Amino acid sequence: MALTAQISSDQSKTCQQAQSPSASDHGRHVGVGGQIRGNAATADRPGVCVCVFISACLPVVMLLQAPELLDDAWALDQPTNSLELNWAPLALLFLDLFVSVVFCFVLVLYCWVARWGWFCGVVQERKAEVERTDNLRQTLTTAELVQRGLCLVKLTVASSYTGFGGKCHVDLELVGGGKNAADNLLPANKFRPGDIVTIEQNIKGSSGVNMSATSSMKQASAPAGSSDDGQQQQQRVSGVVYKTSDARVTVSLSEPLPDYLLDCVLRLDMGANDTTYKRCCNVISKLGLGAYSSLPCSHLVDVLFGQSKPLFTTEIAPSAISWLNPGLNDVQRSAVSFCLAASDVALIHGPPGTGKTTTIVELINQIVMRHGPEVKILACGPSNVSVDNIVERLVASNKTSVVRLGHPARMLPSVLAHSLESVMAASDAGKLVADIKREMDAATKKLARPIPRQERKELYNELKNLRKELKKRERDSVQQVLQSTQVTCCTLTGAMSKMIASSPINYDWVIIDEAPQSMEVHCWMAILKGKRLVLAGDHKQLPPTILSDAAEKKGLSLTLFDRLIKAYGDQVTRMLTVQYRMNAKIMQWSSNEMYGGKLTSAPSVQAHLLCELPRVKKTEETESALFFIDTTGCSLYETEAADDESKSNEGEADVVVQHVKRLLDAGVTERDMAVITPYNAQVGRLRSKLSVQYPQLEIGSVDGFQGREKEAVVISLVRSNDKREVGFLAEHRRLNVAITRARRHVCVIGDSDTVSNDKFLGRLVDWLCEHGELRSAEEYAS
Ligand SMILES: Nc1ncnc2c1ncn2[C@@H]1O[C@H](COP(=O)(O)OP(=O)(O)OP(=O)(O)O)[C@@H](O)[C@H]1O
Repeated sequence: MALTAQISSDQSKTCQQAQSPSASDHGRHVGVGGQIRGNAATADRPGVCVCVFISACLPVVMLLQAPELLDDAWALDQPTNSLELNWAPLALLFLDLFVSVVFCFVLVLYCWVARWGWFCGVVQERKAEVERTDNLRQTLTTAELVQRGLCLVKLTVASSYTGFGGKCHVDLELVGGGKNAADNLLPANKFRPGDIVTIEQNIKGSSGVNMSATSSMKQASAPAGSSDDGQQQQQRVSGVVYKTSDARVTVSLSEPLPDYLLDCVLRLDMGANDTTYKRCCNVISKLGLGAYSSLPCSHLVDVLFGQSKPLFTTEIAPSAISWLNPGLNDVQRSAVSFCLAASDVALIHGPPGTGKTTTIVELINQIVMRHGPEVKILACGPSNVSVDNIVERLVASNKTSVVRLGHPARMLPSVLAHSLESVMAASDAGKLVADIKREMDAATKKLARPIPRQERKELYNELKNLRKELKKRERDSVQQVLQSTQVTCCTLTGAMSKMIASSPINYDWVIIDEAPQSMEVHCWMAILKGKRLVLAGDHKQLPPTILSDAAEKKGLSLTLFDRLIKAYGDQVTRMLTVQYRMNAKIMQWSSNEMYGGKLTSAPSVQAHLLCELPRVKKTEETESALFFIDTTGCSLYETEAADDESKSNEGEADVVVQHVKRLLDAGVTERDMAVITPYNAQVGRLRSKLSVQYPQLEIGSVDGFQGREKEAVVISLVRSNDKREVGFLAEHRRLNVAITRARRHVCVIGDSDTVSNDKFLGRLVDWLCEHGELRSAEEYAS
């Protein structure tokens, strides 16, 4: 998955999501997915229910006839007074039994088929992902992979030591670097902490093509020190990037690097991650087989599948609650008290900047305050960043104990102190674990030296035993930490990790932030561990990325959040309506088009402008919140990249540069500004024009910028053609995300004639012209 995310900007055939730098730094949530189809079908189609009912009843009726048929099978022959076997009823009985078995089988199959849509989606998505990864490896040479930053060659192991979980950390550096620091620098690359990678021998002249085609992925547990050279050369070890610097990449491995690789010249490649796929299959099979029926989540599952109604206890009036964050507004308070009253599920719909996370944090603190130290809460999000965001705020509120699960390489530095690794290290059990690690390091060091065969064998055995002991002690102390902590935070897929999945602990509440950006199947990984569920997010922003067109066409981008809103609406939802980000002029278009005009602006942001920032001069740009630069009639036409379908617009990019320069001249800083566009090809064009001169200016795709904000945002729409085609610009949620990233100033640059062909875009243009400053690109460029 890591590679998929990395290559999306290189190879996307349309303008798929490019990862923002921070997103790529801290893991991704792209991947497999699906949706409930069968369950919806059960609820939607009475015919299907009738079939299931008949399938269930028929075998019972047939079996009831069995005694009668058995009686008929034996008839008393009067003259001889002997029992005669009557074949006809017996054959009928066997037929009955056969039919019963067949129907039972059909019933079991039906239960599986009920989740068939999900399963198909997961498989198709995985296929699409593997195809992308393989395509790249099969079509590019090693040199090209290196050039794209997806491969590093001529590496050697500088050191290796034991990290958390007995993981072996290896530091990789360039072979025989020079005395000058510059000679040791790695070439520019895209390896980031958390990426799945593979290490293998760097065979001269090998390309990604040959290696991937011939070698099967083998784990580091392959016999170390094997004497079969041919076998060794094909071995590839997979691991996770732990940290990176200009001269070094540290990779975390489950097992020590095989002996022969320690002395080899190595290469490092981006690898595909199948953990999420396996976890998806696991959760689907649990749902399909009803393996949750004895768990506390069983009623919740029924509610989410539409088989029971969601229940609520009497809501406590917000005025009767003692608020831990006294700054909460009325709608946030009402949302918290509504969630507290939910017996099964509640949704918090939070449009941009309305304080979803602030509300979630208050909810968690209220639950802990009400239910005491024994309460268990599982707080999750689709990405590492979304989880870290919750952890940071929970820790700042200082009302509850928090532990963050996951690979430390994928966490923000600010939450590392609350990672499981750190919490354990501070405990007594952690000190014992540290002793074992020290012994393991000593043994590993000895192994690195040339020693007699017998001694080597003994050391391997010792290491094996130490690792076993370490794992046992770590497992026990992990459970102790989870047991004694009130709030456990992890990504959705992390909730299916062994640590949680195999733990006897069940959670009183599962809280999922950014739920509309999460695949439904991912949400289930956390839900099966809980009793009550709170989902927060905004379904009017972009849904999770689905790579497979086939899977998407089947509706697999439908999320649990969307589905519950459609099924239960206001019955289970509270909407936050006061936003703390945008100038009211920026907000109003989005509010009218996407949120039924319900949004209002907090007084602190209602009229804020760029010119009110320190050291920013008053200019026509900095004094207006809305700016539209129209390229109609300026012959600034879009072009299509030769190797993919992504679009770009050279002339429009020049206008963007002009506008950015004017804002910078007025004193707006690079850091306070972002340039975004829906098309990856245009991202590339804009970067080539701006990034060297303004390295701190963020330039990215709209999709990659979701969840972020800047004081000023410049949007390049790109589309300008005689046919007036707008393509995927017409996706309302994409435009909503683009406009609502801006706090004080948004400038839209585009061809009003082309884009107005779409009614939604036309209304945006009208809004900008009516409420903002309108300029012609011609006049602007001059
Ligand atoms: N009641 C409030 N009073 C003042 N400021 C608030 C309040 N609620 C939220 N904010 C501020 O609004 C900003 C956005 O809050 P938060 O991050 O919780 O919102 P969000 O909905 O999760 O954001 P996003 O739209 O980026 O997902 C933060 O700076 C937060 O401090």
